[in-house]
Amino acid sequence: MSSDVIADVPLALRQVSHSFVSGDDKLEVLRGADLELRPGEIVALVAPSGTGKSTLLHLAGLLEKPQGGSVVVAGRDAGQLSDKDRTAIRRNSIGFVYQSHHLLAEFTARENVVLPQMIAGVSRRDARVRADELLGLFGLQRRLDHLPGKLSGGEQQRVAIARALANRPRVLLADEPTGNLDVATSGVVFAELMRVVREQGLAALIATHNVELAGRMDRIVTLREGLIVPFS
Ligand SMILES: Nc1ncnc2c1ncn2[C@@H]1O[C@H](COP(=O)(O)OP(=O)(O)OP(=O)(O)O)[C@@H](O)[C@H]1O
Repeated sequence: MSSDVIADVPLALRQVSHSFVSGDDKLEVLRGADLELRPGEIVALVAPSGTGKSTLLHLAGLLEKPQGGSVVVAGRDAGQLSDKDRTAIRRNSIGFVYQSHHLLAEFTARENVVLPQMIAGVSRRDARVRADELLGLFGLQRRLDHLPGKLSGGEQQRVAIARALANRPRVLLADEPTGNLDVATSGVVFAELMRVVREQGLAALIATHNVELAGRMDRIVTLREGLIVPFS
C-alpha cells in the first residue's frame, strides 16, 4: 500500500494479533483485529471485561508492539518506524485519557497541561496560552492555579482530558475516561469531552462499559473472539 493511501488515516489496526503466554498457556487476545477510524470519527469500544480492550488501546497507542499485523497512526505505519520516531508519534499525535487522572499532584492544573507541551519542545509562553485556552474550554478558567488535590473528581478528569489534547494530537485514546465519576458528573464530563474532541476534529477510540454514553458516539464496536466487530 502506498503511503498516500494511508496519509489521511488517523488510526488503523490491520490484522493485529497479540497473545500472552504464561507457562504452557497461550492466551490469544487479538486474532487479526481490523479497525479504521476516519478523521474526526468518535468510536466507542464496548466489550466485556477481559476481552482485550486495554490491550487494544495499548497497541493503538504504540505503548506495545503487536506480534502480528500493523498499527497506523497519523498516516504512518508504526511497524516501519524507528523507536525514536514511534516515541515522537506517540507524544505528538496521540492523546491518552485513563480512568484515573494520573495528574502530577505537586503541579497546578495549568502546569499539568503546560508540561507535556514543553517536553514536546513548545515554549513556556505558548504552552501557557494553549493550556489556558484548553482549560477554559472545560470551564476551568478559575481553577488554573489549583493543585489537583484541591479540585473535584470531575475537575481533575477535565484537566486530564485537557492535558491529553495539549499537543494537538490527531487521535484520542481513552480507557473508561469517566469511570471514576458519579453518574451525573460522568455524563457532564463526557459531553464536554465529546464537544471538544469534535471541535478539534480529532478521531477518538473510547473504551467504556457505559452503553448509554457509547450511544452518543458515531459508532460502537466490540471484541469477539479476538476480532473487532460492530456492536449489536
Ligand atoms: N501482561 C499480561 N500478561 C498476561 N496476560 C495478560 C496481560 N495483560 C492482559 N492479559 C490478559 O489478557 C486478557 C485481556 O486483558 P485486557 O486488560 O486487555 O482486558 P480488558 O477488556 O481491558 O478488561 P477490563 O475491562 O477488565 O479492564 C485478560 O485475560 C488478561 O488477563
